[in-house]
Amino acid sequence: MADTEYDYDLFTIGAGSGGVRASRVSAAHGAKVAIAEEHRVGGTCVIRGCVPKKMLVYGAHFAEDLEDCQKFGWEIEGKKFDWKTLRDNVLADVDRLEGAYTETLDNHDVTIFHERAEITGPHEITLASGKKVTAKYILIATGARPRMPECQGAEHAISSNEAFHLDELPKKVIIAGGGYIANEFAGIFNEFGSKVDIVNRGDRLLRSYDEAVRDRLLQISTMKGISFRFNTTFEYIKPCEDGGYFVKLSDCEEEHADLVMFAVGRLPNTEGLGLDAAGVELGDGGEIKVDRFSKTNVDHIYAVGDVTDRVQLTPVAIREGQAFADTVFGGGDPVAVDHSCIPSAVFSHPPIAAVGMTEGEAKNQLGSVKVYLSDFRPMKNVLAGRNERSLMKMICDGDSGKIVGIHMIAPEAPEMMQAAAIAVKAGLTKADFDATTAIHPTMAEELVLMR
Ligand SMILES: Cc1cc2nc3c(=O)[nH]c(=O)nc-3n(C[C@H](O)[C@H](O)[C@H](O)COP(=O)(O)OP(=O)(O)OC[C@H]3O[C@@H](n4cnc5c(N)ncnc54)[C@H](O)[C@@H]3O)c2cc1C
Ligand SMILES: NC(=O)c1ccc[n+]([C@@H]2O[C@H](COP(=O)([O-])OP(=O)(O)OC[C@H]3O[C@@H](n4cnc5c(N)ncnc54)[C@H](O)[C@@H]3O)[C@@H](O)[C@H]2O)c1
Repeated sequence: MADTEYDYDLFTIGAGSGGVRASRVSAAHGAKVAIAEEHRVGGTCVIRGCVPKKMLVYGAHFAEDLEDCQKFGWEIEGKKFDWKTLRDNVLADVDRLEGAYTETLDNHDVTIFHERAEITGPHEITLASGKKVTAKYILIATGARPRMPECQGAEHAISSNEAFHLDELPKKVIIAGGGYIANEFAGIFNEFGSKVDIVNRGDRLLRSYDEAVRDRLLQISTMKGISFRFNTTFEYIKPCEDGGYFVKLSDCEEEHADLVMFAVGRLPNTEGLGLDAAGVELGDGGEIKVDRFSKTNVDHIYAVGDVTDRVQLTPVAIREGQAFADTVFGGGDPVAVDHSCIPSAVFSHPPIAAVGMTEGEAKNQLGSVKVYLSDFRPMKNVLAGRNERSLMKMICDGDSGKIVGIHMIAPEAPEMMQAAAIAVKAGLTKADFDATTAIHPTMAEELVLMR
């Protein structure tokens, strides 16, 4: 396809979830494509997000399984956990995945520049090495980075980026935040035996999730030994001689922690990209403003993924990347991503998963709402003597019976939710679920047995 006026048909900045998909598919459509990556091919999800995080979640969960298995007749003598073994195995798999992503791009003849890129002219990109290239279209897929709050000594805190590389596990960790990352890492550290305190500036965890499910996570996490402080801010973090820190929070005396981690949201990577000079419009939070086809206000510049701060999830970035490639190089009608009814999960201990409206949202938006609830102790927990109850909630339009939301906190909730979300997205009703025979004995059967 290559337009001889430019070096490339497409130049993508950022080889993460969105950028890699967009580049690979554009190349498959016949475009001549180059991509720049300043860190590692694969981006946040593969290198320091979803994938290594989920492996740590698996690793952490063995702590409970090894405890519970005794009630199932197993005797485990001399069990011990070695953080460095898990860490190094996870990092090795990340290396493997980086290789696989690089290979995919290579196989599609996408040129990879392993360096930072910046827009320096309407169609010009300058690489850190000084090399300049031109492209007919530019795609910004630079993702987001951890937001580090301002407090005295904030530079002593780590973010999720560093959490994957720790030399040793902290005896005590204070985690700032109350969202996805704070709850996921609280579960991980707690299962490995660290004392975990979550400190949230606001008054609730996981704001966008249904209240009943959030309350259940708080209750179970507290039972497991995680402490929570709400409406609390950091005053200072000071290093102390033992390699740890003295931490002063707004509501209490100075205390000691071995590690402080900030997980208070992520900021779009839009600085130093030449966006001002290129005339690309940003929103109040520094995110790139785009239309439903991911086009910026500049006709040949597009943006996908976290940098647009629509929904900061990998499958969304991938869909946006795919839709961009199909729109610009696919030769058919433009494709917009449907951002409604996106299922999501928090890989806490136990995990949360949800799709659609919470009960509160449904009550605000619909005339009449019917709520079905199943509050049960999973069979495995009963035998294990684990006093941990699961919760499933189905929210329906009271008039039509259409399911508008499902919310769960249960072992394997994300696995169950992926299937349930198809039904919700397809607009099925409670009657459709009722007409489906249960698979017994499972936790998922609760979905078709709710009264
Ligand atoms: C700890 C953690 C856990 C997560 N867990 C999940 C999960 O379980 N499920 C889920 O769906 N989502 C999860 N996410 C979110 C998910 O990782 C992101 O939504 C997703 O990676 C966004 O993809 P992206 O392509 O927009 O950006 P990224 O994957 O961040 O890729 C952007 C890339 O651009 C590069 N870059 C930036 N600027 C430049 C430049 N100027 N030149 C060259 N390269 C540049 C960066 O180095 C980066 O590699 C998690 C995130 C974190 C931090
Ligand atoms: N399982 C997943 O899909 C997954 C996992 C991790 C991250 N992510 C994505 O990454 C994004 C970023 O995650 P996150 O957990 O950093 O952000 P988040 O937006 O989920 O949560 C931020 C939390 O920090 C609190 N907070 C803000 N400022 C604070 C301060 N100064 N001190 C203490 N608390 C403060 C907020 O009240 C909020 O509870 C998520 O929004 C999500 O889209 C997804």
